Amino acid sequence: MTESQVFHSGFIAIVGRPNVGKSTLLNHLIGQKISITSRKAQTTRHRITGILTEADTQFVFVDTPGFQTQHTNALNRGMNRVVTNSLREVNVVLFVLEARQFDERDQQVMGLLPQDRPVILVINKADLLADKSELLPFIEKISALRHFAAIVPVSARQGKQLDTLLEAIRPYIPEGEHLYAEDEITDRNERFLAAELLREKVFRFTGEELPYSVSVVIEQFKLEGKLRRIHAAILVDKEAHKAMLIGSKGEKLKEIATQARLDMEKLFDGKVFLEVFVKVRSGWADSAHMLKTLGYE
Ligand SMILES: Nc1nc2c(ncn2[C@@H]2O[C@H](COP(=O)(O)OP(=O)(O)OP(=O)(O)O)[C@@H](O)[C@H]2O)c(=O)[nH]1
Repeated sequence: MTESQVFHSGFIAIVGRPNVGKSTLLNHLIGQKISITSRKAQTTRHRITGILTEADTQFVFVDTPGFQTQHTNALNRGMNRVVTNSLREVNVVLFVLEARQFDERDQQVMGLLPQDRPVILVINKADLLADKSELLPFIEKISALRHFAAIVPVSARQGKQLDTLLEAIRPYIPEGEHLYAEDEITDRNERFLAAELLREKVFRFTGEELPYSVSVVIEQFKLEGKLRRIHAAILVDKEAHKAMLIGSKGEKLKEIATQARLDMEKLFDGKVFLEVFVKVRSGWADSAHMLKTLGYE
């Protein structure tokens, strides 16, 4: 790499109703190249689900909280604001549909798409069509509903047209240093992912009641055979926030911890023993040790 080389890196959200093939798409896009490392201070609040680094471009795929259409009753105004905020940090949104399918859940997700971000329509499961020309009326129908920066039919499962999709994304990835190194997943990275998963659940289960100053610290991360033993602390500023997180009879914290643990087990593909504490911090920002633990060294 020469000094004059120009780097690009950016965040991409993949959204769509359940079962359209988002996970399959992500897995095939990043292939074996997943590489997640310690974060830098400017990192997003999103859960990073995969990173693809190709020559001078780094594609960072993120999960976007709030697009769970199965929890429609929670989609009130506050929820919509969370969604909008969460999309503020991404450069491109991939809106995934299933070929020839467009139901009210798809419509609902579509209604949450940002107007001020390029949205690429990804029509997945194209392999299910015997005749590809069947796509044309479908594309016509959907593109009449809003503007798309590009429309790309793919088969995530068969890995078809994914290069075309990356080419469609590329123009929207801004110039900038790579945010992550190109190394493999390590324990340290799993620590980071564990913290992100827990933090995501804190926000999901407390909505906007809790201020964004809440942070999560992984105090212990031990690998015992296939078991990961994790002690995490949720740091809050006030006693009132602590009570809010713990909930009546500890129910809320229990739910947060259970959901986080299930996500961790899925991601790490192994059993997780998770203990979560809520702590009221005091003067933590002055503590060099704490800053280091948070990854801001
Ligand atoms: N035929 C076909 N099936 C696909 C394709 N992509 C995904 N699928 C299947 O569709 C189903 C759902 O795929 P997922 O990747 O789990 O979908 P998702 O959108 O991540 O689902 P949620 O996690 O529920 O939001 C799985 O059975 C996949 O194998 C494709 O390109 N073609």
